[in-house]
Amino acid sequence: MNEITTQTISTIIVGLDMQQPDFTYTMTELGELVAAAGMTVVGQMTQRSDRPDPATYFGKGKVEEIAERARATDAPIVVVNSDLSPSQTRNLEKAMKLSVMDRTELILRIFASRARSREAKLQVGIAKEEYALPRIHPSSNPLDQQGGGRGNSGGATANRGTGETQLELDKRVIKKRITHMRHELKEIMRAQDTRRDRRIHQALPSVALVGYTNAGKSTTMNSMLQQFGLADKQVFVKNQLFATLDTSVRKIQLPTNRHFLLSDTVGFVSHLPHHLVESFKATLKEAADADLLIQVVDFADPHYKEMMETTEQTLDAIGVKNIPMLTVYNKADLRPDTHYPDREGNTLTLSATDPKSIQMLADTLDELLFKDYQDTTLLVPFTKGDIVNYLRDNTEVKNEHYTDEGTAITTILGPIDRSKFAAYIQTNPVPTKA
Ligand SMILES: Nc1nc2c(ncn2[C@@H]2O[C@H](COP(=O)(O)OP(=O)(O)OP(=O)(O)O)[C@@H](O)[C@H]2O)c(=O)[nH]1
Ligand SMILES: [Mg+2]
Repeated sequence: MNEITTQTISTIIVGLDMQQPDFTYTMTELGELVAAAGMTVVGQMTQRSDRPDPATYFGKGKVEEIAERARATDAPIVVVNSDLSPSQTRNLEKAMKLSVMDRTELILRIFASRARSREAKLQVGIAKEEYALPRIHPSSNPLDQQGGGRGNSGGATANRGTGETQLELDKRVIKKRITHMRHELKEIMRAQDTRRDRRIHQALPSVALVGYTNAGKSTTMNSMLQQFGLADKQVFVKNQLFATLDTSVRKIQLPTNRHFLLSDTVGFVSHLPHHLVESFKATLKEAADADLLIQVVDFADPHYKEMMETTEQTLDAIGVKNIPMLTVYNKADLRPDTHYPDREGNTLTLSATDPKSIQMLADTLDELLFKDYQDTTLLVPFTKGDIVNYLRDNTEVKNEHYTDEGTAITTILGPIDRSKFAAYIQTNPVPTKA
C-alpha cells in the first residue's frame, strides 16, 4: 500500500444514502480523510437507496454515471463511503475500469503513512494484512500494476492470477506474516507492561487524553507540559487527521508538588475499521488502565456531538469502561460568544492554547485525582532513606524533622501510598529531637 505515491491523485467520493442519520457528516469526513491520505477530491456523488446492491454496491446506472464522471475529471480512484465486500470491490473495479477504495482501505493507508514507531508499524501492518487476506484475487486495479498490491501483500500478490494453488500459497504467506508480527508486537507490549508495573508501584495516578482525531489532545498535553512539566518533552501536533499514532506518557507536576502521569493517545474517527480497533487495543491500554479520562472535544466543529458519540462507542469497543471522565470542550476561542475558561462539575470549556484554561484544567485534575488525599505523619527509620526521598519527590511535604528514631515527615498521602507506608504512619504527634 505505502509504496504507491498518492500525492497528486484525484478522486471521486461516493456514498449510498440509506438515510443514515450521520450520512452527511460521514461524507464530509470522507473528504477530509481523502485529503489526509494526500489525495484530492474532484467530485462527490451520492445515490439514494434503501439497500446496497449485493454485487456492485451502487445500482447499475449509478455505476456508469460514476465512471463517466471519473473519466471526465481524470480521477483514477473512486472512494466509497463505507466498507465493501471483496467481491463488490472487484465487480465495481471491473465495471468502471477504475480503482475502488473503501473507507477501511483509505483509513489503513493514512495510518500506514503516519506510523513511525515499530509498535505502530506492527499494529497497522497486522490490520493491513488482515484486510488484504480475503482480497487477494486477480484484479484490474491500475494501482496494482504500479507494483504495489491492495493491502501491501507485496511479494505474495506478485503471483496473483496464476491459479488456485498459487492463491492458497499467497494466503499462507500472509497468515505467516501476521503470526510473526503478532509475536513481535506481544514482545514489545510485554516490555511496556513491565514499565507500567513499575509506575503502578510508584503509585502515581494516571490520566489519559482521549477523543476524536484533531480535537486537540496533543496540544493539551503540550500546554500541560509547558506549564507543569518538562517543556522539552513536547509531543507532535498538526492540523491533520491522525497526527498521533503512538501513545506518549509524561509526568506532570502540579503546583501542589503532586505528580501524575498524562498520556496522549491515537484519535478516533467514525466507523474506525475493526481490524484497526483490534490492533490498537494494545496502544490504548494506557487509556484502559487510567484512573481518569479527559475527553477532548473540538467544540468549534459543528459535528462535535456526533464526534462525542463516536468516541464513547469506540471506548466501549476497546473495553474502556467505568473510568471517571472529565469532558473538555476545547477550541472555545474559535466560537464567538463562548465564555472560557469555564467549569461546571466535570465539564470544562476552554482553549488548549490559553494558559488560564490550562491552569483551570490543572486545578480540576488536582481536585479530582487527589480528593482522597489526607495529611499524614510518618516516622521513617534512618535506614529507609529511599522512602524519605520518595516522599520528598512525589508528595507535598509540609514538615520534616529528625527524632531519635528517624525522620518525622508530615505530608499529604493518597490511599495507595497510605497502605504502602502503613507501618510508618503515626497516629500520635511525633516529639521533636531533644
Ligand atoms: N484555535 C485553536 N486551535 C487548537 C486548539 N487546540 C488545538 N488546536 C489546533 O487543532 C489542531 C489539532 O491539534 P492536535 O493537538 O494535533 O489534535 P489531536 O487531538 O492530538 O489530533 P490527532 O493526534 O490527530 O488525534 C492543531 O492545528 C492545533 O493547533 C485550541 O484550543 N484553539
Ligand atoms: Mg495528537
